[in-house]
Amino acid sequence: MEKELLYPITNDYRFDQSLDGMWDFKFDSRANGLVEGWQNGLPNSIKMPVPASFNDFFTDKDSREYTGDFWYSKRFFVPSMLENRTIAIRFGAATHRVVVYVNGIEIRQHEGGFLPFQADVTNAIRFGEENVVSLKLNNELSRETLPAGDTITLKNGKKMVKPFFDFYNYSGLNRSVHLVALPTQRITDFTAVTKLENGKAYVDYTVALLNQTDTKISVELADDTGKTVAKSEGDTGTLVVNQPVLWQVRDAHLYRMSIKLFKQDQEIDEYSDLIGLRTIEIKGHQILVNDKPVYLKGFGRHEDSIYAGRAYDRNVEKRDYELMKWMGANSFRTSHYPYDEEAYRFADREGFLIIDEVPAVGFKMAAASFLGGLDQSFFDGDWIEQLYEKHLDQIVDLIKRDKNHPSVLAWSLFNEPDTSTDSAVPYFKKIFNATANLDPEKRPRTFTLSEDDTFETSKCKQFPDFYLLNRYPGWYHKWGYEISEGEADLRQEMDQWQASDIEKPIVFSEYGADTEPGMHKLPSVMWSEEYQVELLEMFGRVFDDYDFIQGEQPWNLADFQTVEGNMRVNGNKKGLFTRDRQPKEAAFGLRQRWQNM
Ligand SMILES: CCCN1C[C@@H](O)[C@H](O)[C@@H](C(=O)O)C1
Repeated sequence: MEKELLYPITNDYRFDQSLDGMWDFKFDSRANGLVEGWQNGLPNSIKMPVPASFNDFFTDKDSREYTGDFWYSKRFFVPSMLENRTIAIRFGAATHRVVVYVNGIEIRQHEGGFLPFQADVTNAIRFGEENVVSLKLNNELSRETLPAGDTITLKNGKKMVKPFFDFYNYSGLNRSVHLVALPTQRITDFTAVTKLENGKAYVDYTVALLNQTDTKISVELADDTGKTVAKSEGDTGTLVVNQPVLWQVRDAHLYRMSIKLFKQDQEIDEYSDLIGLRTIEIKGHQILVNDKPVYLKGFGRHEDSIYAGRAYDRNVEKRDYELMKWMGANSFRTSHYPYDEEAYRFADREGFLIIDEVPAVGFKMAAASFLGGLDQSFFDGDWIEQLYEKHLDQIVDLIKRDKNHPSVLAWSLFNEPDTSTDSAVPYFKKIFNATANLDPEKRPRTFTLSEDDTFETSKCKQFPDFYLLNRYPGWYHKWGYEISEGEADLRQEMDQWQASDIEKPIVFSEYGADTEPGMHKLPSVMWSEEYQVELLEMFGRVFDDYDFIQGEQPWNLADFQTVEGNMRVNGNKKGLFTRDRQPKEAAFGLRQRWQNM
């Protein structure tokens, strides 16, 4: 659980320098880098881009599939003028775990490959000189890690991951690295929660400090013209905005919240960030934003692109937003892990709603080594206690990092866990109880229900504030000419939800068909573009017949890389767009449906 996750900024008190670029890189297959002194720098290393996954740069299989310890290292200069400040290195993510060394001294460790963490290196660096940061990463999977999987050792001695999930185990420094200098007495966090009443916005705020002695706080809110519209003092308070311009879905308006810290009337720190004035509520079968019902049109996505793998690439993000806007979308789920902070800033600006998901994926033995299947309930495993600690830790950090984004609609605490057995219930009870008050705004919490976790079979329907359903009739069962049976089964389940006393919205968070771009067949067959069109049309017909269905997010926005398998043709092809972001035929049909909604 990280203490400080504020996004790095530069101002008169704070300094932020990117350490992105080419780093030294070296595999440590014998895990003896530490013994050989790699914490002081890497001998006979190669150069590796940061941010990037290392996998797809290589031309040999052993390197691409490498599993185990591997190191990054970089020399960096710290100017003397930064003395008397806290010096830290902030990592956007390191996948999946890391030990941080500076000038040979171990600074800290971090577990969890999709959230930021900060290493305070003040006592290890040398001012006015070159320093060296060395990182020992590890990308193995296990049943007590997020995401879940196994790691095996082949007869040739090579390690190999067996993911319990359907995305490639891209590894490395997948997000940006920052060298930051911070005041020793400083702002470490803030919260801002909006209420709307009688045409005014009331922003209840809190400010957290490191070392509060003799300090005072002032807070201002400025509109997008820079005009101050509200002021307050103190570490908690309410900013009152007359005639607020609200943050609306696909019509975003942002305000800049500026916090100033004073000591004996002298300003010693300042932090500012953009917020949106809006409210979110689940009411009956509806999702309300600013008291108005919203129907979610969007996608399951992946952070995935050619060359850089899972690395955040703002060029890809820009193209994805242009595609989603072209489609008439208004939302997406960060399947199946927290995305880069920049992706949420895009959504804040564009007025998109995000279902923010932790990497609690693979908590289902039937998905073990992706459809290989192991026959037991995941929640009966002896790994559950350790898993719970890491799971809670990552929910805490996810909410701490993303709580002030107007784009965040809800928290998805699991993807497709096995909820068909009683042993799931105590685990869910612990997670939902422990996370009930983490979000100051108390946004809805949910998880995705897999095909096996239906209205009849799931033992955990009592927990979520609304439902995310992943359903694959027409693909994983009742496929091809039998799709009419698939539609009938789907309608039968929807009738059960409808006949129940459950008063919560349902969003379809996954449905789709693998589609080879350019494959055409009349009449359609599976894998043809025509079949993807027909399958999505079938789902659209069902959605239109049940008013408690309040969202549709087909799987996936774009094709993406997976492990090899006899059900994958160089990755998952359920994208409405290809991996290089060009449309398949189904994109045009779905665009027309959404334009007319
Ligand atoms: C069957 C598991 C549910 N869903 C998970 C997602 O990660 C996969 O990519 C998707 C698929 O198989 O296309 C299925």
